[in-house]
Amino acid sequence: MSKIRVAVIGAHGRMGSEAVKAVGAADDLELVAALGRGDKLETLTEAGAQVAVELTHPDSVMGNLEFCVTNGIHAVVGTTGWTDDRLATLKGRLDSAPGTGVLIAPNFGIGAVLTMRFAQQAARFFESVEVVELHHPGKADAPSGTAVRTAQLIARARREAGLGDQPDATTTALEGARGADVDGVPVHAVRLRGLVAHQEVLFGDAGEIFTLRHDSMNRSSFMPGVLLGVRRIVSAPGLTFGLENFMDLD
Ligand SMILES: NC(=O)C1=CN([C@@H]2O[C@H](COP(=O)(O)OP(=O)(O)OC[C@H]3O[C@@H](n4cnc5c(N)ncnc54)[C@H](OP(=O)(O)O)[C@@H]3O)[C@@H](O)[C@H]2O)C=CC1
Ligand SMILES: O=C(O)C1=N[C@H](C(=O)O)C[C@H](O)C1
Repeated sequence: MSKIRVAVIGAHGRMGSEAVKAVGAADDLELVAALGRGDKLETLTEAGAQVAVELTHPDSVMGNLEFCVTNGIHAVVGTTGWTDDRLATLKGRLDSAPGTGVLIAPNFGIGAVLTMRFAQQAARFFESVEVVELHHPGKADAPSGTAVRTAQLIARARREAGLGDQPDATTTALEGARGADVDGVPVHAVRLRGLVAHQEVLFGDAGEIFTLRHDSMNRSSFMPGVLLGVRRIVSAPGLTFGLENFMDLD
């Protein structure tokens, strides 16, 4: 069987350099291009890339995806900073490029995806919930894409269960003390030297606390998810949001 021809955009970064190694080591994939900042996107078409792994920066990702979609190159995207507007723009582009697929994965870590799923399941059983994400200080954005997605999934589950706002008697506070409000769920971002990528979801009710925690100890932990995305996106046209869609969880 022929190998899938893969390019990495953001190849010299923390994630991109791991992805270059992981793709290079996979028997069924061939690394055909590794682009850093300033490299021409035309390299992707010249190299015959079928899938681009996009691991750059929220300011760069839309331009890179525009090129990929225009040229029928599937994309597996780890870059964060997704808003409803950005997603709508991308969906619109994909509508006019039938056959091309884009996976956006807020987190490629298998345990992180499971944390989101379990948080969604737990949400309706607890009155209170808060999300704490903890990352290395070189991270460009806050809160993390994973934390935003986790909070959105929790908020949706609470709404579907008919739960109202969670109790919070705070009347005065220093701005920011209660974190960011994502769909009614407080999200707190810690940046600390020594950390990689971590998240806790704290649920509380009368007399009990339920905590979900996930730790990525290094960036190779994300690579099985990246490779899964590459293998599956070639037969998944349109926009897929979340690696769970390729994990056969149900
Ligand atoms: N989904 C997931 O599981 C994960 C997602 N991420 C996300 O991935 C993204 C990258 O993270 P990380 O690797 O830590 O960041 P880094 O800053 O280490 O790497 C990003 C790299 O992309 C380069 N770059 C920026 N713009 C372009 C461009 N237009 N073309 C080519 N290269 C470009 C940067 O170059 P320069 O240094 O010159 O700016 C840098 O080398 C972030 O959004 C992060 O949140 C991270 C970990 C896991
Ligand atoms: O920048 C990072 O490091 C990470 N970014 C992603 C996010 O914002 O959720 C995934 C993971 O948390 C690591």
